[in-house]
Amino acid sequence: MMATAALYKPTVGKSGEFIRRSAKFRNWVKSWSNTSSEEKPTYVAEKGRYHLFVAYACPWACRCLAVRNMKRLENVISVSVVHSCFLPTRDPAVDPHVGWHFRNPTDEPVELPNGAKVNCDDYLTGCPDPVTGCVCVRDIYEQEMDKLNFSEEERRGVAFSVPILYCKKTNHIVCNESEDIIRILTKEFDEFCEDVKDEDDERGYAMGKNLNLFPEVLQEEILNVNKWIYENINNGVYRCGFAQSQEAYDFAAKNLFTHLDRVEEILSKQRYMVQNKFTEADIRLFVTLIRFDEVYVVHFKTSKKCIREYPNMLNFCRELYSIQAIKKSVVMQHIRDHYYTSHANINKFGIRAISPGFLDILESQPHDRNRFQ
Ligand SMILES: N[C@@H](CCC(=O)N[C@@H](CS)C(=O)NCC(=O)O)C(=O)O
Repeated sequence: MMATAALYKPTVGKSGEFIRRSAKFRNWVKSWSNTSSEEKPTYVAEKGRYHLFVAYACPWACRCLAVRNMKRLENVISVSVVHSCFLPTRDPAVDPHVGWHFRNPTDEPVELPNGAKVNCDDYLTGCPDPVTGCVCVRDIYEQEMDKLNFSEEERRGVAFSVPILYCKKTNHIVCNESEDIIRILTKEFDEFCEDVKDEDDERGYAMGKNLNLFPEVLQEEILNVNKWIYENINNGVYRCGFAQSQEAYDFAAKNLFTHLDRVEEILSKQRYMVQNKFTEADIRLFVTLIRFDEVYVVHFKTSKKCIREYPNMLNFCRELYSIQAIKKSVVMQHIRDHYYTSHANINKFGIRAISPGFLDILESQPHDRNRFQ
């Protein structure tokens, strides 16, 4: 086993509470049709110009993938997929950072500093990354910060996170905030959405340019739902898992389950999180629920209840997972491998807990959400 000082280190506040660092690159891509004649946007929507860097493990990246697939932008926005595990990005004796790396599908299994081994597979898009030539995501950020002459101070605040929306024409990071990326994909690429029909369309789901995940009339309600779902559920599970004091954990866990009960109540009365209309709020909730029973319950100690014990959330997951465009964004092997092996701060030996087979549970029977219109 390799001796190393490299370790995932979440940012925590004074009371031991987990703090997610805010995204530093927040440029927008604009469609010509949404641009007035005086505007000269730096980034204009074009087919083949933009690229996403994602990890299938990461809920924030997967919400972008789900939207890209539903909007039929698979041939418009290309993707690089990283290996599921965090590895040292520099010589651990000098710099202890661990983060996302690129690998080839046929590479030997990755061996982590703690001895855990994790396979490479066909989801991986190669190393060095064909778009940037980088071997790890950190290098994409370092290149960008060099180009923009970031000061030492500015560099310190930057998390080397996925997703990243990248411009292949200018070789710049456009945006590393998934909240913005899903709206960009929803709103600005309609003229490029492919007009392909598949099982999802046949079953009555709007796809491609017919799908508006952030309709104007519902925006206020969507933003309101997003806010409490983010604080208490999406980020809430991390606040449980990375808490460094009993008080911080207790607070996060209590809030998490109060708000899961609130979701269950809403979904007992309507099909989706905002009325009976499928919106971005549903995708944002789904990416956390799908990871919950397989990972968060054990790894993040969100152990009061599983999603499979809540009939409405379970069937909500069944429905979303039955949509092929969303299903393609779920790779459970990457999810399980990532969380259990990448956070040696909370799971020293990288032991992957036995799976409850959540995806099989989802597919074992049809959803009952048609009871709402
Ligand atoms: N604000 C970001 C958060 C993304 C994020 O935290 N991604 C995690 C993976 S789940 C990451 O890449 N973390 C690497 C790190 O912080 O070093 C978004 O929603 O796009």
